[in-house]
Amino acid sequence: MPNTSPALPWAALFDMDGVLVDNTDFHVNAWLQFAQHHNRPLTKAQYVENINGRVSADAMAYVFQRPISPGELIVLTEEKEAIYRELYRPHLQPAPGLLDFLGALKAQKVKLAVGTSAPESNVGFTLDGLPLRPYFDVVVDSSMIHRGKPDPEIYLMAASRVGVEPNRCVVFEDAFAGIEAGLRAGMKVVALATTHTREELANTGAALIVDDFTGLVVDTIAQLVTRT
Ligand SMILES: O=P(O)(O)OC[C@H]1O[C@@H](O)[C@H](O)[C@@H](O)[C@@H]1O
Repeated sequence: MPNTSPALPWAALFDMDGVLVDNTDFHVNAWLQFAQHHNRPLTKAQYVENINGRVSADAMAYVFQRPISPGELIVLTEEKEAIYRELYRPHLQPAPGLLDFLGALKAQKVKLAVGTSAPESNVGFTLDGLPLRPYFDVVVDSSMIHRGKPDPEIYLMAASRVGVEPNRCVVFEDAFAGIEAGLRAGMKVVALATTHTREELANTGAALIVDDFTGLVVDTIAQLVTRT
């Protein structure tokens, strides 16, 4: 197969939850259990609109409708994420087609990074539990940034750490907040139709919408950063 990868370096930046793993339903159920335990009203629709893909500081402020102190945030975040990990652990697996796609990207020397709103504890659970970490040159998680998605900081930091200009990066995202973060970083975005339907993703500005990584060809993605 001809290698039409662009001559200049480029990078693939991956969101974690809903992208590397198809785990949205488990996060939804964990948030609903957590909110119920604290007598806070929360629906799945509110989760999808206001929490999905966002850092815990923003999610907790939404659930409790007040600012959360740094100490309280650590305790509440770990309480919620422990529920999530317990629910998802028996189902933990890479998204369909992911390992073949990451292997193909690595074979073409594409720089690879993770940019996630998740806390370090969940990053370890997922990237070391599978294990996926060896594929990635860089991992940026919520402990390393000041402003969560939809702010572009996570993806700009990932690009800077792999040493690739933002306009040579492709972001893989499932969440509205994450798609916006990638676009505001000046990157091309591939949307995964895991949390949202293709119809819901149609007007987000994503350059491509896929169901998962099955059969995804590196050159298809490389063309997104050469077509500028
Ligand atoms: O999609 P990302 O950036 O990997 O985000 C991780 C976050 O995604 C949210 O949807 C979860 O509810 C959080 O608990 C989780 O930490």
